Amino acid sequence: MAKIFQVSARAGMTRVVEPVARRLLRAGVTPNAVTVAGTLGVLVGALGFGARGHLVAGALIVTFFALTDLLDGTMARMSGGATKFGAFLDSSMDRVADSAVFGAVAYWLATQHQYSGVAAALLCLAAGGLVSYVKARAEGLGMTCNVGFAERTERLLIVGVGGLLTGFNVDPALEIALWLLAAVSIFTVGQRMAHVYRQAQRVHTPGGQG
Ligand SMILES: CCCCCCCC/C=C\CCCCCCCC(=O)OC[C@H](COP(=O)(O)OP(=O)(O)OC[C@H]1O[C@@H](n2ccc(N)nc2=O)[C@H](O)[C@@H]1O)OC(=O)CCCCCCC/C=C\CCCCCCCC
Ligand SMILES: O=P([O-])([O-])O[C@@H]1[C@@H](O)[C@H](O)[C@@H](O)[C@H](O)[C@@H]1O
Ligand SMILES: [Mg+2]
Ligand SMILES: [Mg+2]
Repeated sequence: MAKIFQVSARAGMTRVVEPVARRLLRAGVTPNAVTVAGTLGVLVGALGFGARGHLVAGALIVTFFALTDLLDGTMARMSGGATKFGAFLDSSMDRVADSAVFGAVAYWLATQHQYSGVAAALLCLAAGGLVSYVKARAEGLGMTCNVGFAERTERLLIVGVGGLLTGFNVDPALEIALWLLAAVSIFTVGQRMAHVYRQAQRVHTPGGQG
């Protein structure tokens, strides 16, 4: 389900992203510069606005800069300049951005003495990081792990809608979104670990490639 969303969303965004990518390349901007600048923009939105309770502004700013995560790869592919370091930087900066978002949400909820929400935000931070780590570790061992419901886009969307609604005074929305996200993130970790386990079994069973 998540993949279908991502593919259709990416396709829909392409018409917007490609002209921007082309202009930036012409201006001499590199994909790596966009990766870093986009992350800095997310930090400003999350830490400068979200953490201070400006959830609508924070969510919109984070959304705008998080979408540059589509732009950097598009620029790399367009220029024929996709690099290993770029892939490494892209994924690493995603962890920085996600940590800022959930850290900001946890901080703001703590200032509101909503400690149940703080617990949920910290669970999202840990489980979301584990979703990505499991994939990266599997790939480092030569396996694949392109599975799971709550990938990064879905995680940002869930916290984003929750943050937006609470920003418009639908008070319980953010905490509900965080507990829902914590649950689906943990489920996704299980999906990915099961996928890697099955792959490893195939490799080590008679007739496997191992
Ligand atoms: C703190 C305030 C409280 C609330 C905070 C809320 C924040 C969030 C709010 C909403 C989030 C919605 C935005 C979602 C953004 C999604 C971004 C994302 O996840 O992108 C994932 C992919 C891109 O993945 P990837 O980076 O892997 O692909 P690339 O194309 O970049 O390719 C990587 C390869 O490219 C090469 N490379 C890359 C970089 C580089 N420097 N060098 C390189 O060589 C290399 O080979 C790499 O391997 O995107 C997708 O797949 C799916 C697109 C999803 C589109 C989003 C749809 C939603 C749009 C609008 C959101 C409105 C939500 C409204 C509610 C939210 C509040 C406003
Ligand atoms: O969806 P997810 O696996 O948690 O996280 C993803 C990483 O695994 C991937 O390396 C990166 O390129 C994506 O942008 C996203 O950050
Ligand atoms: Mg990217
Ligand atoms: Mg990325």
